[in-house]
Amino acid sequence: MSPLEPFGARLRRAMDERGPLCVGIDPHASLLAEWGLDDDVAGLERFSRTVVEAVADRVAVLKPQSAFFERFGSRGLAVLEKSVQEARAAGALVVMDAKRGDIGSTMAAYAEAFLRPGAPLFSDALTVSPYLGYGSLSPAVALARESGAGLFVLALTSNPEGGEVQHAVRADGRTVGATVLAHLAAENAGEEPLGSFGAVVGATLGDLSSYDLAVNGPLLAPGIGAQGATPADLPRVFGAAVRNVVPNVSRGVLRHGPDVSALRGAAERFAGEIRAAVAGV
Ligand SMILES: O=C(O)c1cc(=O)[nH]c(=O)n1[C@@H]1O[C@H](COP(=O)(O)O)[C@@H](O)[C@H]1O
Repeated sequence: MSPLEPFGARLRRAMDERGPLCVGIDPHASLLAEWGLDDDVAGLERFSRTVVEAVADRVAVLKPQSAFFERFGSRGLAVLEKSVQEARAAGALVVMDAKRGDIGSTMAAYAEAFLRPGAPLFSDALTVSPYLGYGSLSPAVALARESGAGLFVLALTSNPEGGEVQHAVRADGRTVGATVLAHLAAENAGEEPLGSFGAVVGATLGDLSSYDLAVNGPLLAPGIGAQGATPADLPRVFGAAVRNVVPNVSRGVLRHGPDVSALRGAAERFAGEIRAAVAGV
């Protein structure tokens, strides 16, 4: 299979054409109930299909959260495979949110599962954890480069517990989070129009001016909506790097289902607020 154009270039184009919003596919049991669906594989499939139908032809990125599919075992994974394929066919880039992180040949196997074109769960990008050491991700970096896929590496996560690891100061005086960002900047050096190796940086984190977010790669920013951040926070949190931010909203959109036009309306409202917030920065 011929390699895809690099993820960063494909993402930049999608963000320019469709706006930067990423809608999460997070089929929480509580949302299935709110949508009048059973907490079973049929409910999962209906939920996921509906989100894809509503927004995959108009937002830049869809981000299925693997855990909600894994909960149903092999049949849940079959739904996930189909959702990824349908979302990509409708023109969205798919970021698989599986937050994988392991060492050596095991990390290589995770990379094969998600980043090898033709694999059943092949996705445009994968979320990964660098907390076994950034270098442990090298098999995934190598395969992503070969395939034209990307990674989103957890740098400064949106949850309050993340700080005890990510803000910890190393012997060289840098924080752990800043070190992850520096690795990504090195990975993306010289890439145009945008590197393929992104950071996850929560939109909930307030002033991040002490961090160098200029990694020449995308910044996936979860936390808008249910976790309390708003599109208006983006310029304050990200400063000049806001141009490379991919804001993720999951429950903030999904709670408007199951009606397709209500889901679309919610996504369009967030997209409009994001556009207004970042204009002129
Ligand atoms: O990697 C992620 O996507 C992620 C990182 C992070 O720091 N915080 C975070 O909330 N997420 C994911 O982003 C989504 C947020 O969902 P909502 O809070 O419903 O918008 C979930 O799928 C989380 O797993």
